[in-house]
Amino acid sequence: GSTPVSQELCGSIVRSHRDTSQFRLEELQALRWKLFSREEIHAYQSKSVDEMWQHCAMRLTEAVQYVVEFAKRIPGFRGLGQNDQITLLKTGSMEVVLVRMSRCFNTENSTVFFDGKFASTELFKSLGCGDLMVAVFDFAHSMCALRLTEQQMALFSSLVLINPDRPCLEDRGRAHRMRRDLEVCLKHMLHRDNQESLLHKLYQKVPVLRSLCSLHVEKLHWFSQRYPLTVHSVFPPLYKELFT
Ligand SMILES: CCS(=O)(=O)c1ccc(CC(=O)Nc2nc(-c3ccccc3)c(C(=O)c3ccccc3CC(C)C)s2)cc1
Repeated sequence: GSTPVSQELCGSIVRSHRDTSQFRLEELQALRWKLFSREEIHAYQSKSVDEMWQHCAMRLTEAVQYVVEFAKRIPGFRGLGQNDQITLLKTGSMEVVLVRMSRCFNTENSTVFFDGKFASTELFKSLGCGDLMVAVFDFAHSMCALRLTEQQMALFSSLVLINPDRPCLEDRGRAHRMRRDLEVCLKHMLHRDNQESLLHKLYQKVPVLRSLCSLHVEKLHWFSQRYPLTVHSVFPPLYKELFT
């Protein structure tokens, strides 16, 4: 059996994920075949670049807010200094959103849940960042292929967030100890699920997440050069705080 620490820790991470997941899996499954009509897709594609970016930034910020809530409920996260909490969220919240997004992805028709229905990459055409869309969809496909349970996703999300290698952490040692306890939990869970091979596959996703996030920041930089006023005046403050 594992030490009581990890059983308790594992349970609280799973509960935190469930309580902060924005949409339950059952809700997303029920909506899986609710697709945008040709007219609705056309309406999105006729939006201006800055209008569509602003729309996505608001949606994404909502998703990030739930991840911030998830982080705050990870035992030990609140024990970190304010600066370290901000540092981990600044670099890790988008990564966790991307991991979570695989729950709302339908691999059969390559669509993602957006604005209440399922959309393919063509809907996002006016964003002007086709390569980011392809990369996000490819990543979602590869995550779906792992068929993670919600419990496994909860533990993986906490490991993505509590990353002691993030730059300018003040108490790196504390983050290391937290990560070690989380790894014990994940290993126990995968052993229990008889899926030890998943551990290696999950760790292989970490560099992919990092490249996806830098691509997102790169595109945001490109966008903010062209539409400085939009970013400055109408983008959500949290989005600017985390990604600019
Ligand atoms: C995440 C928790 S959940 O309960 O599963 C959930 C909860 C809520 C939703 C609804 C939702 O907000 N969907 C969004 N989809 C996309 C998207 C867009 C392009 C391709 C793929 C998904 C959003 C984005 O804005 C996004 C996301 C990742 C990278 C890049 C972007 C666009 C950039 C320009 C900001 S927001 C979906 C799922």
